[in-house]
Amino acid sequence: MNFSNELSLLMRACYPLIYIPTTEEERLEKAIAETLKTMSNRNVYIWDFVEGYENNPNNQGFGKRNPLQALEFIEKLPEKVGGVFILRDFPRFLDDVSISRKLRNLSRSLKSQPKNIVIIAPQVSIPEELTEIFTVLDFPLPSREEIKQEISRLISATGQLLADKLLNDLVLSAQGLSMERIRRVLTRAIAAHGKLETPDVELILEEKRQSIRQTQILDFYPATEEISDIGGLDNLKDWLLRRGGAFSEQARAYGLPNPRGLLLVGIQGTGKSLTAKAIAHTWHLPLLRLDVGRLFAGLVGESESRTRQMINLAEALAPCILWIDEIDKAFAGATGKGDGGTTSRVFGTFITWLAEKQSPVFVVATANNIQSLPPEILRKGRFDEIFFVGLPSQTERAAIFEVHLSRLRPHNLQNYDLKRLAYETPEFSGAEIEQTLVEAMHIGFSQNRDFTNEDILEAASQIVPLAKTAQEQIQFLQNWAAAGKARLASRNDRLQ
Ligand SMILES: Nc1ncnc2c1ncn2[C@@H]1O[C@H](COP(=O)(O)OP(=O)(O)OP(=O)(O)O)[C@@H](O)[C@H]1O
Repeated sequence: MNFSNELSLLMRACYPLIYIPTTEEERLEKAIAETLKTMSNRNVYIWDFVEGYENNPNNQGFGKRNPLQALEFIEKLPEKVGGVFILRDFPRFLDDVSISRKLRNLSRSLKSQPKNIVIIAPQVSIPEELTEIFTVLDFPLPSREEIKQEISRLISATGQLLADKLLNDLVLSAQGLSMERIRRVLTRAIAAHGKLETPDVELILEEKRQSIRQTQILDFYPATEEISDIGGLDNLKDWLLRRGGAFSEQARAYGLPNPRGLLLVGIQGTGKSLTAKAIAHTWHLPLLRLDVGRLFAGLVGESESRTRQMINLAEALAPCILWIDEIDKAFAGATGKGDGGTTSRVFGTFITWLAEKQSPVFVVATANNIQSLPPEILRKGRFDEIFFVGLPSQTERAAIFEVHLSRLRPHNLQNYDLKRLAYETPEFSGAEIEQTLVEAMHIGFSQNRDFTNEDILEAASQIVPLAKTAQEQIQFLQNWAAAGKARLASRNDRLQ
C-alpha cells in the first residue's frame, strides 16, 4: 500500500495520533495535503513552536510558544469539525507531564471525531507511556516518478531536452536521496554548466554516498569480487548464478517473485562475506552494509528509529543488496528483555519487514553462531535459502589456492602444486589459506626471490587453524546442517 492510501486509511479509521518520522517536512506536508483532497471534511492546521498555528486566518499565531495551548485548541473545536493537526517540533515536549496527559486524554476523546494529530520529527522518539497511543507511519523517500518529475521541472527552466537514457540514469542515481538533496545537487550542477550532463550522475552518486554515510548505520560498499573468486562452494554458486537475472523486468514479466535473500551460516573465514560482495558485483547491484553495532549505539529509542531509517533507505535504493554481517551477534538477546526490550523491538521490526517485503532488496545475512540466533530468523519465508558454509574439502582448498595464486602470480601459476598444497593444509579455512600465502610471500620477499611451494608449506606449518580450537562449534554446526536445517554450500565431497 502506498503512503497516501495508508494515511487516508488511518484517518478514516479515526487513528487520533499519528507519528511520521522524516526530515522532509515540506514534502510530507504536501503529501498530506494531496491525500486530504480525496477526503471531505478535513482542514489542515499547522502548528510550530515559534509561529503557533498558521494557515487559518481565525487562529493565526494561536498557541505560539505554548504547546499545551496548541493541544487545547484541538480539544475546544466542536466535535463535528474535521481537521488534521500537523504539529512540528512536538517530540521535544512529549516528556512534559501536562503535554503527555493532554495527549492521552485527546487520544480517547478524538476516537469518535474526524480529527487526527500528526507529529512530524526527524526520528521516532516517543516516551514509554505514550507508545501505545501513537501509530508510527513511515514516509518513503521520493519514488522514481517523483524524482523524474522534479528533474523535468528543474530542467524545464533551462530549455534543455533531456535524452531518455540520461534522464533514467539521473533518476536511478538520485534514488535514496531526499527531495531537498536532489534539488540541491541538481541546481548546483545546472548553475555550474547551464544544463545536466552525464558526469552529473557521478555528482549525484557522491551526494548519495555522503547521505548514506551520514546515517552512520549503512555504508555503500564498493564490491569488485566475482563469483569466480570464490573457491569451492559450488552448490551456493550454482544457486546464485541461476538467479543472475532475477531482478530484471523480464523476470517480473515471466512471473518470478523478487528473490528475498540468503542466510549464510558457518565458522569464521569460510567465504561468507566474500559471497555477499561477489553477489553485488555479479548482479550489478549496489551493496549496502549494515553496521549492526551502530544500530544499537546511542540513546534509548534511537535504535528503533534507526532500523526504520535503514529499511526506508534500503527500499529507496532497491534493487540493492543489504548485507548484514554477524546477524547472530546483533540479535542475540532478542527474546529477552535485558536492555529494556530494545533488541526485541528492533528485531520485531526487522523480522516483520523481512517476512513481508515486496521490494527488490536482497538481504545477505551471515552468522557464525546458530545457537544465539532467534528461531524466527530460521523460519521459512524469511530467506529464500539458508546455506551452511563448512570448512573447505581438499578439492575446495585446491580451488581456493588456485583463486588466490592466479591473482597473485597470474603468469606463474604452473609453479605451484595445488593438489599438494591442498593435501597439506587439512582443516584450513579460506581465510587461513589466504593468510598462509601472505606469510609465504613475506618469506620469499625477505630473501629476494619469488615464493615457492615450500614457503607456502612452511607458512602453513606455523598456522593453527581455527578448526583445531573451535571443534565443538564446528561439530555443532555440522550436525545442525546434517539434520536438514540448511543446505550445504559445498558439493558433497567428503575428501578432507
Ligand atoms: N571460498 C573461498 N574462496 C576464496 N577465498 C576465500 C574463501 N573463503 C575465504 N576466502 C578468503 O578469506 C577472506 C575472508 O573470508 P570472509 O570474510 O568471506 O569469511 P567469513 O566467512 O565472512 O568470515 P567471518 O565470519 O569472520 O566474517 C576472503 O576475503 C577471501 O580472501
